[in-house]
Amino acid sequence: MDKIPVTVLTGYLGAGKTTLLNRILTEQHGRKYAVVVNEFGEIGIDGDLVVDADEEVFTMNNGCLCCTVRGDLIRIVGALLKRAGNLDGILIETTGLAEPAPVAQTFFLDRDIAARTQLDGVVTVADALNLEQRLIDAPEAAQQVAFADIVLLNKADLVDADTLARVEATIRRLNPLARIHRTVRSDVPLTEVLGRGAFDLKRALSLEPDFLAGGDHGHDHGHDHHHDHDHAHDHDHGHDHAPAAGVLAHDHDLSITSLSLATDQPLDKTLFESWLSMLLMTKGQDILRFKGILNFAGQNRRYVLQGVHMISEGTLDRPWGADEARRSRMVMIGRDLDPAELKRGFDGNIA
Ligand SMILES: Nc1nc2c(ncn2[C@@H]2O[C@H](COP(=O)(O)OP(=O)(O)OP(=O)(O)O)[C@@H](O)[C@H]2O)c(=O)[nH]1
Repeated sequence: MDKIPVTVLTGYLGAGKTTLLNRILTEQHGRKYAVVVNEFGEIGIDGDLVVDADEEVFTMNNGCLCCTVRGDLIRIVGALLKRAGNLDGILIETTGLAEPAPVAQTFFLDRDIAARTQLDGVVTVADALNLEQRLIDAPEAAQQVAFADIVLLNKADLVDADTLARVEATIRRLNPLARIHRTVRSDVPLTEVLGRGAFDLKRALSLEPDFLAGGDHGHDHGHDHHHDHDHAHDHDHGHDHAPAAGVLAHDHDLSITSLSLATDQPLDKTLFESWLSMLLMTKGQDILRFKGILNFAGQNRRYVLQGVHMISEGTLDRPWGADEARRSRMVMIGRDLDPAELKRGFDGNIA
């Protein structure tokens, strides 16, 4: 039996991982990929933002980082392999705050999984506009670049040629061997990222001498996290107006937290947009990432909002389903976010 190739897709928050994944899921390549998406924040928004394709999307709703990811991952990949019939590959999008090594390790350390799969490559998407700053304030960003077999130097449209060359040189210093592709909206021939047999165990061992040793991976705080097969609609952390906040990572003195906001009442688009632009103007440096699916008054379609720091993008999405709760949900990840103030601001936009 041929081993199923596994691609680990990593890169810091907002770099362009989902954009690449959506390309893979929509391009007519005639292959069947299983996709494992790591959840963003507490309410399941990522599963909702990955386009519907024939492929199944497994959403892992994990609170903390690597160990949990690995606990869930073994379960999910195990389940995929049981039903796998004719899978051409498994793609795993890690959270932007995770180090890729523990995810990659899973495919060597778990005996059943190792027998049926083969790590094809670690693909890291780097944000040309923000990578330099991330390398200063976020150690995971450097690890993601160092561990890559293939790097997409993405968002090339947002920087000038000199900056792009400088960022590329920085990536080269961190990782002399990876193939680097400059991209806009993660546009790269899929043959450059999938099925390349790019993963290099020797190099992984030189970066992480314990790579095959197992270390502390035995413990699993993942058992109480559930995953579901039909997107994330039931990841409902209840209470309409209670913003859920959780600490995701500590980096020096900066604590990165995630926060979710939700309401069942329609929002006023004009109010919302001026609140958001004021917020990004004043706090954009600290807001690493935000995503939302919004119900605007008088609008029959879902409004999808997302952004990185000061840059935000909104698009009208599909119409709300007849049976679908028209609920606005928003998740933010940032430093020192004030949940009470953000909730007040968000609720202030109710029509
Ligand atoms: N201008 C520009 N925007 C981009 C590019 N690639 C992605 N984006 C936008 O950047 C934002 C983040 O892209 P995603 O693909 O969701 O990033 P991600 O890495 O999956 O984000 P997380 O999963 O939250 O870490 C979205 O608003 C994209 O539309 C690019 O090359 N140029």
